[in-house]
Amino acid sequence: MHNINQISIIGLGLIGGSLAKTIRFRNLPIKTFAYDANVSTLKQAKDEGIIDEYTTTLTKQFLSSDIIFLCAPVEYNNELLNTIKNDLSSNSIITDVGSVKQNIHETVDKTIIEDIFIGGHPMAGSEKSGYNASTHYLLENAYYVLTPSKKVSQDKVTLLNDFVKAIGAIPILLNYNEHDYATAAISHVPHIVASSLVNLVKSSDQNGLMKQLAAGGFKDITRIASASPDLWKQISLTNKDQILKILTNYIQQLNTFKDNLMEDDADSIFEFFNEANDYRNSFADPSTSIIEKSYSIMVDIPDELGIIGKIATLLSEHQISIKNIGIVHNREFENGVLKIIFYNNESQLKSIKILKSYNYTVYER
Ligand SMILES: NC(=O)c1ccc[n+]([C@@H]2O[C@H](COP(=O)([O-])OP(=O)(O)OC[C@H]3O[C@@H](n4cnc5c(N)ncnc54)[C@H](O)[C@@H]3O)[C@@H](O)[C@H]2O)c1
Ligand SMILES: O=C(O)C(=O)C[C@]1(C(=O)O)C=C[C@@H](O)C=C1
Repeated sequence: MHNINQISIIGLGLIGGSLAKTIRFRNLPIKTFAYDANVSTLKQAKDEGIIDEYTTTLTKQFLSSDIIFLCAPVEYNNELLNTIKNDLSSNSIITDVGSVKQNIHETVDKTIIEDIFIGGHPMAGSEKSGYNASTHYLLENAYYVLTPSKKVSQDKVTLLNDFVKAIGAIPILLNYNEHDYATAAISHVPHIVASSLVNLVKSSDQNGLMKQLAAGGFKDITRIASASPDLWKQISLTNKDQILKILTNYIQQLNTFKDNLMEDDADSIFEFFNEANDYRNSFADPSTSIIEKSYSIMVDIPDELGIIGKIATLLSEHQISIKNIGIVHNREFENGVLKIIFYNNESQLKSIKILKSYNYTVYER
């Protein structure tokens, strides 16, 4: 990419690793350097050809890259920034991928790095952590928030904006307070709610029956309760003020529902669900939004060792690239099916034909 020859990633976990894998997968002509507290992760990424070089100390050369990405949990990013801020060059851009922006902007404000700092936050992720959970498609089509410091030049903002586009994400410029309030509502409080539901069931489940019966609804709404406790402790504490506003509002809503239920107020209860139904259904429809439609199929698979590999090999022999593949268990498919996501409609249709010709049962999605 024009003007970006080298980047440095500090923290090669889920997000840092996905950034590096995306650069490789898209063949961007950029050298990727990485630093992580975990040296075996660095060695693995180098052996896999995902990064060009790694370092176990934050050297001047490592810190002279065109863009330096802080990709550790939010409080560590802050500490790391304090450690390196005097060694950064005015030619670089320093950015982060943290879920909260106020804390890091406060560290940056009124220091020399205000001229080179642009906050960042890709709106994509997973309940899994670490380099092994990272993928080359995690950031694809995701909104990627940028929160430039007041003093950073327009050229630098344009450069980072272009980089975000080059990795297949969608840049969106925001002020950091706006960002923190919005993410408190759509990400941070939902993580608190998911974990509180799981803790609620744990403390109410006398004989393990609830755990046994838990089906799609409970599993859908609580997937994110499996996320890293250390990361979410740090996010909660650094975005305390915004989370408290949203949480207070949420508790009021629950109390209103409780009152309506106690009073058998059927109209209000209906309206509660109806309003949520309407608003939830108005969220981006994958077929009309700029977020690309996902081309997926479901395949009934026999319970045999190596079946996923067998199907993946069959498709790759026909030059079909798979975006994602995994087993799905739900009530619709009692025995579990293989869900395969493709990059385009052509691959989806071609796969259906091939798999059917090998007598697999295929459901289009
Ligand atoms: N998990 C998500 O869904 C998600 C989504 C968007 C943004 N984020 C943000 O991205 C950042 C990273 O999250 P993640 O999910 O990739 O975490 P992660 O745990 O998967 O990765 C963090 C990496 O940083 C390394 N690390 C931690 N402290 C370090 C230090 N002091 N020095 C060097 N390396 C260190 C760890 O060894 C690990 O490899 C966080 O700030 C988070 O808020 C996370
Ligand atoms: O999909 C998930 O598992 C996520 O939790 C991703 C998610 C979120 O949507 O809350 C988590 C944290 C981020 O900072 C951004 C995205």
